[in-house]
Amino acid sequence: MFKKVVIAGVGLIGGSLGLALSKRKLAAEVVGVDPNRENLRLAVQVGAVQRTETLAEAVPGADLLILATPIGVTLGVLEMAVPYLTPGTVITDVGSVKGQLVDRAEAMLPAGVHFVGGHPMAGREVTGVAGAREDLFEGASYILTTTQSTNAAACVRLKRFIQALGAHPVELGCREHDRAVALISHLPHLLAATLVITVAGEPAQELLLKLAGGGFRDTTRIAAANPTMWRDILLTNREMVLEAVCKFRRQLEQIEQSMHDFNQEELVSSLEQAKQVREALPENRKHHIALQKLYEKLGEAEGILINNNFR
Ligand SMILES: NC(=O)C1=CN([C@@H]2O[C@H](COP(=O)(O)OP(=O)(O)OC[C@H]3O[C@@H](n4cnc5c(N)ncnc54)[C@H](O)[C@@H]3O)[C@@H](O)[C@H]2O)C=CC1
Ligand SMILES: O=C(O)C(=O)Cc1ccc(O)cc1
Repeated sequence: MFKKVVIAGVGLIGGSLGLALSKRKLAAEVVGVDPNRENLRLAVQVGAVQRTETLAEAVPGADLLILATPIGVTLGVLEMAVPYLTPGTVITDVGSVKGQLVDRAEAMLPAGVHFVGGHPMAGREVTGVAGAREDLFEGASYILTTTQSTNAAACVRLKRFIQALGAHPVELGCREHDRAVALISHLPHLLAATLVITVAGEPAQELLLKLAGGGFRDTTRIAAANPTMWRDILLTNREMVLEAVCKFRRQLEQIEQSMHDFNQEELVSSLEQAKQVREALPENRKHHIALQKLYEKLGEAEGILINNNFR
């Protein structure tokens, strides 16, 4: 699919993309760029990249440049890459918030080089290439943030790449993206952290955590993720996240009121609505991929895939 892929930032996401590229034979060579020498050494050792270079050495002639850096440095890295870019390179990022990034990236590129923002909706609560997984993106949605200037051919190449990772490409505008992830990713992270802090504030914290079963674990897993990454995400998407927090607070107040009023009907109605929506979530997306393959084999793919919203 690609001759040369350069990954700037070979951490959890960059490393997982590198492993997937290598294991699925999607690139003849994958080159890693990262200021963290230990990360680079490990990245080569686990096979996430074949070799490491400086940005200036790696960028010329790349088919694909993936910026998998912390969101605060992504534009700076791209700016440093600009003098070395050659026509034909497609650039994408993996950042959790887009904001002005895509417009600014598009504005700084030379002719023949195209940027399409990307965001895999998959991750882990660990940091660094040590946690990288080749199958991390399997079954996940992978957002491409398109603008009026998005190059159609670059977008098609990235969609094919995403499909080859076993993920589902979804096109969204940048603002649409930031609003959506505020609700389904950033708000849940804030709530998981708040839930843990609420319990940690109790005098019997140790006992409470010992007693905590699956419910507490399931709802708080993501609270163990990298705090500085999440600080950057929450503050970069501040406006949308604060809107989501406001919505959540109103919803919580409504449930609180039903309890104050001993309003059984209203309480059940809220819980019933939540149950129905939660049950409609695909439980195991890998299971859906297996089903998709089966349907394809049966030659019934079109109808069933459309009915199941795989498109
Ligand atoms: N962790 C997760 O679950 C997910 C993270 N993301 C996004 O992926 C991006 C990376 O996150 P992770 O892989 O989790 O972080 P990470 O900390 O595991 O990896 C980031 C890597 O970037 C490197 N780096 C820092 N400055 C650099 C520079 N100037 N040039 C090149 N490399 C540099 C670091 O040394 C590190 O190896 C973030 O923008 C985040 O928003 C997206 C989806 C999921
Ligand atoms: O750990 C998980 O399950 C996640 O969902 C992680 C995650 C973190 C940040 C993103 O922008 C997307 C996904």
